[in-house]
Amino acid sequence: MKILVTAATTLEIQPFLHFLEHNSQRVSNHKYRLSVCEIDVLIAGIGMMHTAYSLGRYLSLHTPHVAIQAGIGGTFRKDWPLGSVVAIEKEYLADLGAEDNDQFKDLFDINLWQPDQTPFTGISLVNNFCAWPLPVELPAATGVSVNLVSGSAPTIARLEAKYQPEVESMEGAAFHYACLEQNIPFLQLRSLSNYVEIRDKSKWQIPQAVKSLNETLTHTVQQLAEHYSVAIKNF
Ligand SMILES: O=C(O)c1cccc(C(=O)CC[C@H]2O[C@@H](n3cnc4c(=O)[nH]cnc43)[C@H](O)[C@@H]2O)c1
Repeated sequence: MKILVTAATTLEIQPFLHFLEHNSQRVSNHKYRLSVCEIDVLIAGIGMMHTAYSLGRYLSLHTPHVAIQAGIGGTFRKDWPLGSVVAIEKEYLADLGAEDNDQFKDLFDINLWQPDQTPFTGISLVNNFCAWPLPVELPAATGVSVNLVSGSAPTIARLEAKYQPEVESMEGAAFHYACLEQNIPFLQLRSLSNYVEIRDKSKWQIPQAVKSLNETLTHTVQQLAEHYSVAIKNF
């Protein structure tokens, strides 16, 4: 069984790579065997352009049974503790569109895209987790993907009013789009490294977010390996 694990940067999944180095067989660069699973690791780069290109190139050559994107992200929810990990249920492309004086209009608003066009559900890229082989026990969250990390009150207010987001990243939508188009069951794990607020990098808690992200990622991959191993034995 083939599992793809992708992240924007090596830093975000370094502890998971350490786990693989010590608990699985290394098949080649970025490819590991854990029980009955072959795990490919793809460091796709920061942002939607890099993610789309890397994933598109990878998926033109490989068809994983499941794909996981693991990364840190900002949260709009001040009541959610930093370091907690969520599964993103739906993604909006939140800064692709046109400015109309002081208004932002996305590509649906200006009729360049149509709601429900493949692979959108309405205007978002939805993961209903239906094809995911295991129960998803994490809180589900709504994500926005942006090219510009939000750091001003007007931008944050605009995003909240338009999309009611809980988490912001720079890659999630590209991952959802590629997996939906290729019909690959997927899971986007985001660990909350910062609140989406007027920029103050000193408040970001990246080490704590990376730690919890990797605990969840490692646990998820171990569960998948166990699940597939039992399924194959019973086949
Ligand atoms: O500006 C800096 O000095 C700086 C240094 C390191 C990292 C950054 C980032 O903005 C990280 C972008 C990276 O992490 C994800 N991420 C984390 N928090 C957010 C957020 O609030 N909004 C959007 N993306 C976020 C993102 O997916 C990137 O992969 C800056």
